[in-house]
Amino acid sequence: MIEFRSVSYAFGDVPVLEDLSLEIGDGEFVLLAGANGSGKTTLLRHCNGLLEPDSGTVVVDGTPVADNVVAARSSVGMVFQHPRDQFVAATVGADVAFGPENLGLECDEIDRRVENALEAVNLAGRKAERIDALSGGEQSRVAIAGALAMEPSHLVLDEPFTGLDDPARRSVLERLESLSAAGTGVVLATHDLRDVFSLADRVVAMQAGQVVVDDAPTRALADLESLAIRIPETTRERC
Ligand SMILES: Nc1ncnc2c1ncn2[C@@H]1O[C@H](COP(=O)(O)OP(=O)(O)OP(=O)(O)O)[C@@H](O)[C@H]1O
Repeated sequence: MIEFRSVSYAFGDVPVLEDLSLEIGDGEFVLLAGANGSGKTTLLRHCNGLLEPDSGTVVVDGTPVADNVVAARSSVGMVFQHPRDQFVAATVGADVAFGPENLGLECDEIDRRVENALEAVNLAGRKAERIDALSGGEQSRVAIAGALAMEPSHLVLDEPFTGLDDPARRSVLERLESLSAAGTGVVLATHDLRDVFSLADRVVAMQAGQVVVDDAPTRALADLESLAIRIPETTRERC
């Protein structure tokens, strides 16, 4: 479980998170919505100690992140919107294998994880390709594969679909859905609610650094509209 306990955070003297409390259970699929600047990225960066609260505590699987950042980083896989700076190896396969290798896993297990993760992002068979020769969308998919290959207990994704084509987006969503069904907590921040809305167990919406909606997707619809968060028509029909 990831718990935010009365977390406040300011950039300089600009408050961004204000006394925010939130719990994300194991296996829950949470859609994190909110207007630009509402604090989503800032919230997510607290999940593995990239940012530390000014007050309050973030707790991952029972341990405050501040007490054991290394444990939080192995429990919470993070995918950011612009992955270009996150790559540590030259080729697709080496980069995706890097995390599992650092866990000290057997070679067979590393290979299994790399194959699975690349398949989930529609990059099966492309291990040998150089990352710097890939398109932006393909690089995003490598970054997602890297997080999947760690098989963390929680996955936190911040606008991961930027630049992904529809088949790749669908494939990643399907993998997230099955991981969540198998017990991985998924927190997905996105403005593109297509399909995600109907997959999520819960919708959390932020406004000015606070959680203003926290409900099942069907019940959250009216509140989201009052925040001018646009729900695609096809999604509304399914709900
Ligand atoms: N490094 C920073 N330095 C100063 N202010 C920042 C910094 N990062 C974010 N902010 C400010 O914090 C507020 C929240 O930003 P944040 O990126 O968390 O919002 P968001 O909900 O993720 O937005 P978006 O939907 O545009 O990605 C914004 O007002 C932003 O300008």
